[in-house]
Amino acid sequence: MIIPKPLILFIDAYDSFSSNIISLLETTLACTVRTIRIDNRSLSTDALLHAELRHYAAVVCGPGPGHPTDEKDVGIMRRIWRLCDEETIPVLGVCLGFQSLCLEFGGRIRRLRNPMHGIVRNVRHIGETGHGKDTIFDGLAGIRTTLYHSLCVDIGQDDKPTRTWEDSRYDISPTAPNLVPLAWVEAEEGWPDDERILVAVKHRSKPFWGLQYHPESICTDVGSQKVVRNWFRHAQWWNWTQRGYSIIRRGEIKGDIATRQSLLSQTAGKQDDGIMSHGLHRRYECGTIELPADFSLADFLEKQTKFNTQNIVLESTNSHVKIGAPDVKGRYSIVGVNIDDCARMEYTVGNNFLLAFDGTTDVEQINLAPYGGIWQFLSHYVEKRAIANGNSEIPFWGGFMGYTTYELGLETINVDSGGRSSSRPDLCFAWVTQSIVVDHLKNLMHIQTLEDETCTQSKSQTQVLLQEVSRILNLLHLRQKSDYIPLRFTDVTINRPNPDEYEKKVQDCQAYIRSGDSYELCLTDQTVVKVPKMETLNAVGTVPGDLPLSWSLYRSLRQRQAAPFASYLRLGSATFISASPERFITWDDTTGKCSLRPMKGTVKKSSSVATLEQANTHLHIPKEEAENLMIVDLVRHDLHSVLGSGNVHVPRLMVVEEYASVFQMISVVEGHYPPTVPFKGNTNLEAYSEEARQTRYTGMDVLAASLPPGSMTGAPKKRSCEILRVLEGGRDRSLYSGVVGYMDVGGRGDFSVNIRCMFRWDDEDNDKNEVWHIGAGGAVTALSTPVGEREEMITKLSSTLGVFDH
Ligand SMILES: C=C(O[C@@H]1C=C(C(=O)O)C=C[C@H]1O)C(=O)O
Ligand SMILES: NC(=O)CC[C@H](N)C(=O)O
Repeated sequence: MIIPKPLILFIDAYDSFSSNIISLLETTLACTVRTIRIDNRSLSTDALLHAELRHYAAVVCGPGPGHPTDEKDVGIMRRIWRLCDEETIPVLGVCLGFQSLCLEFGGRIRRLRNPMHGIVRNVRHIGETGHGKDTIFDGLAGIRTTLYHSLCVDIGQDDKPTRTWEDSRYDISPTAPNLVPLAWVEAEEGWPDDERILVAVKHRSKPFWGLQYHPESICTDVGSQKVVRNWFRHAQWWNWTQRGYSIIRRGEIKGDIATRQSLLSQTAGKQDDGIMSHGLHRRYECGTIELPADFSLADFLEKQTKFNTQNIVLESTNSHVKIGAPDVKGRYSIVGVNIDDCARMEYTVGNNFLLAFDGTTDVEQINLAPYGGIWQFLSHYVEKRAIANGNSEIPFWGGFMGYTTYELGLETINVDSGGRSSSRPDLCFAWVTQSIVVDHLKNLMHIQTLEDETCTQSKSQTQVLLQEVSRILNLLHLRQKSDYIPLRFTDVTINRPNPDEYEKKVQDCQAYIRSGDSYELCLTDQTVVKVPKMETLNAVGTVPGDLPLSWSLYRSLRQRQAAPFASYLRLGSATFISASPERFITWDDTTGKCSLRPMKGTVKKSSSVATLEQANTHLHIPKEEAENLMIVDLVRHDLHSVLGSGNVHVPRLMVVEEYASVFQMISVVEGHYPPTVPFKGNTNLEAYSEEARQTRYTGMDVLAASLPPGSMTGAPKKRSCEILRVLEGGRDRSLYSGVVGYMDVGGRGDFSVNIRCMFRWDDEDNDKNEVWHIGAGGAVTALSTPVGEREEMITKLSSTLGVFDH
C-alpha cells in the first residue's frame, strides 16, 4: 500500500518568495504542499476552514508585503491563530506570518530603525545554550540567514539592560507571556544601529512556531534546513499526541497544487482553424557561407534589407570586443528576412482577442477564450510547427521573433494598467520563416528557410536567398570601405526627467519600504526626444541615403555601446532600438534547461572605478549585494512556481562584469524541466499524447510566468508594481522594461530585458517630428540615497541619450 505523503497548507500573502519556501518544504520534508491565498473566498466560513484544515498535517503562514495589523495583508492567517482547541493545527509562520503570530499573542509590531531587505546576518539561538533541547533549534550551530523585513516584533527587549541581556534574552517577557523567544539577530559591526531583533518564537502551549528570517533564501545557510525539519518533527509529534481528530487522507480539498498548469495542457483538444492551421512551415533548409574577416552585419543589412517596412535584427555587437562575460559574449546575430510577408500576431492588454496579420492585407481577429489566453495560443502555435531536424550549430531555425511590453507583464500578475489611451500592441511577434544567422565566432552566415511541405516550386527559397546574399557580399567586398560617422543633431528637443522630482520619488519609494509594503522598488522615469523627420533633418555624419532615421540612430547606438543583446525592430507600429547588456531568459526544451540572468548593481566607469577589481570592491557591499540577492530570490520563486520544488539552482551569484560604459553585477538562476523528446523516425516534436501534454512544460511557460522581469520591478513583484505605477504617474513604460527575443521551432528561446534602449510609435509622430522615448532607472532599497539613485538613473540614461546629445 502506498501511504500518501502528509500535506502542508501554505498560506500565500502574495509574496515573491512563496514558491521558494514551498520548494524548501518539499525538498527537506517528506511532504506535499498545497497553497491558498490569504484572501481566498472558498474558506470564508469557519466550517469551511475547519473542513479544509482536517486534511493537513500543518500550515505555513508565509511572508508578504504590508502590515500584520492590516486585515487585507494577512487575511486567513489571523483566523488560523484563533482556531478553537479542537481545530488547532501545527503552524510555522515565516516573516509576515511570524509577525502575525506574535501580534496575536501579545507582541507589538513596530518599524525597524533600519529596514533589513536582502541583508544576511548571524542568528543567535537557543540551540546554542543548554536550553535548546526540544526546540526547533536543537542540534544547530550558529546560522547565517537572510532578512527581508521593515517591521519587527517588540516584546519589550529594549527595556532590558545590556548587563542582563545575555542571560535573559530567552526569558518569556511579561508583555507577551505566551511567546517563548528562540532566536535573535544583533547588529554587526559597520551597522549604524544596534537593534535587538527577535527572529524566532514558539507559542508556550499551542503548536505554533515562527521565524522572522527567510529560511528559503539562497543566502541562508543550508544548515537552517534543520530548523524546518525539527519544526515538522515537533508538528507531527503534536499531531500524534494532541490533535483532536485523525487527519483525513481522502476527499476534495481547496488548496491548489503549488505549480502552475502547463500552457499546452490548456489547449488540449482545441479545434485548429484559421491562422492556427495555415502555413505549417516544416521543411527546413539551410545553406552556409563563409564570411570575410572584415564582415560588418550593419553594412550588409544596408544593402540587403528593405527598410521602412518591417525589420527584425537581434545583434551581438560585442562579439569582437575583449570585454564581456563568455556566456553572453554574443556569438550569434539573428536577422528575420522578409518580415513583411510573415504572419504577425498582435495583442493588447485587456483584450480577449488577438489580431493575426497573415502577411497579405488580411487581418483575422482570434478569440482567445477557447485557448485560455495569449500564451496558451502562442505555445500551441509553436508546438504545431515544431521541428527537430534543423542545423544543430544554429540557435534559431525560424519561429516567433518580437517583443512584449512591461504592461503585458503587469497583466499576467493582475496589476491594472487601466486608463490607457491607446490600443497599441503589448505583444507583437512575427512568425519568421526566412532567417539569416551570423556566427561571429566561426565567421559563418547561415541562410535558413522553413517552407510548406506541400510547396512544389523548383527553386527553393533558400537557394534564392543564398544567391542574393552572395551577390551582396561580393558587392561589399569590391566597395571602398568608409568609416561610419554617427549623426550629430542640431535641432532635437530633449525632455528629461526632473532630477529633483526623481529624488523625491526615491524618497517616496523608501517610505513604502519603511512601512513594509515593498522590499525593493525599481524606480524608472522617461525622457522624450523629438527629432525632426528625415526630410527636414539637420545633422552631420554619414548620410544614410534612403534608410530611415531609426536605422541611423541604431548604428550610432551600437557604435557607442557594444552589447550582447543589441536589437533593431520595426514591427507593426513600433520601432525599437536597443543596446541591452541584460539577458532575461534563454531556454532549450530539448535539454529541459532555462537560465535567467538578473542584473542588479551598477557602477559607472570612471578614473576611480576603471578595473574589474575596483568594480568588485565597489559593488560587493551590503547595499548592492542586497539588491541583487532580492532579485535572485524573486527569480527563483518565479521559476519554482512553474518548474516545481527542487528544480531551480543558482550556479552564479553576484558576479561583476564589465560593459562598455558601466560595470554590472549579475547572477544566473537556472531551472530544469523534463526535456521535450522528438519522436523516433519523425522530425516533428508535436506528436505528444494528450496525457503527456498535461505535464509538458516548455520555456514559454517560464517566460510567461516571469514577466515583467524581476530586475525591473523590485520585490514583492505585485505590490511593488502597483506602487511603481502610481509613483511613475500611471505612465506606460511600454517597450522599456519589456523583453525582446525569439521562440523558435526547435524549442529554444532567448530574450533580453529592454534597457539602454529607445522606442517610438508611428501614431505619435507629427508632420515634422518623430517622438522617441527613453526609459532609465534603478533599484531603490532602504540603503539607497536619493542623490545616488539620481546619479545612477542619469548614468544609464546618458548611455542611450548620448546618441542625440553628444
Ligand atoms: C532600470 C534599469 O536597469 C536595471 C536596473 C539595474 C540596477 O538597479 O542596478 C541594473 C540593470 C537593470 O536590470 C535601466 O537601465 O534603466
Ligand atoms: N518578508 C516579509 O514577510 C515582510 C513582512 C513585513 N511586510 C515587513 O516588511 O516587515
